[in-house]
Amino acid sequence: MATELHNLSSYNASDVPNGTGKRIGIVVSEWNTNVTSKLLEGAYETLLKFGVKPEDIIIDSVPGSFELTYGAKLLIERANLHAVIALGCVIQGETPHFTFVCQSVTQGITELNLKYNIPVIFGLLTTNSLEQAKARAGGRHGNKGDEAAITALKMIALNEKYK
Ligand SMILES: Nc1c(NC[C@H](O)[C@H](O)[C@H](O)CO)[nH]c(=O)[nH]c1=O
Ligand SMILES: CC(=O)[C@@H](O)COP(=O)(O)O
Repeated sequence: MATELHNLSSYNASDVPNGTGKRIGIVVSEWNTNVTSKLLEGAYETLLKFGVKPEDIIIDSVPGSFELTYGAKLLIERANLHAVIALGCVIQGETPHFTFVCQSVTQGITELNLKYNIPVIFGLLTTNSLEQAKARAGGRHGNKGDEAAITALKMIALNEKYK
């Protein structure tokens, strides 16, 4: 398993661009809030660690991961941002609904990256169990929120390289 081999919170700090002056939006799903709140905490603290000011982090919540795409679209269009991070946790249930939610968010975030000129980061956990989700939200496999924040800072720098 990829995450078994690469902890989500491991990175080389010297490779992470400074985030001072960057405005970053975070849209977070309320479904599985015991998990997504940990993702949000990881992303928020990591952004602060690399110089992003609290007042430059705009956080909004949406009911579920399916709504992450629309929430991210609103932030992109109206909040004057350098990047948006989408955070959610989709856990397999008894029905195929899991597949449709995951596919929708994946396609939606991809389309936002293609349509707009700021990076939208895919911070979605798609797990078979709550245990697997907890392990990736500050557990033994690190925190997907940390990874999403680092990715946002790196993609902002890449974007600005080609402005
Ligand atoms: N089962 C999960 C959901 N389901 C809700 C959908 O995301 C959506 O809010 C609903 O279908 C109304 O449009 N959402 C998650 O984020 N995680 C789940 O495990
Ligand atoms: C991802 C979901 O919507 C899923 O957790 C809902 O559970 P179920 O498939 O048992 O209705």
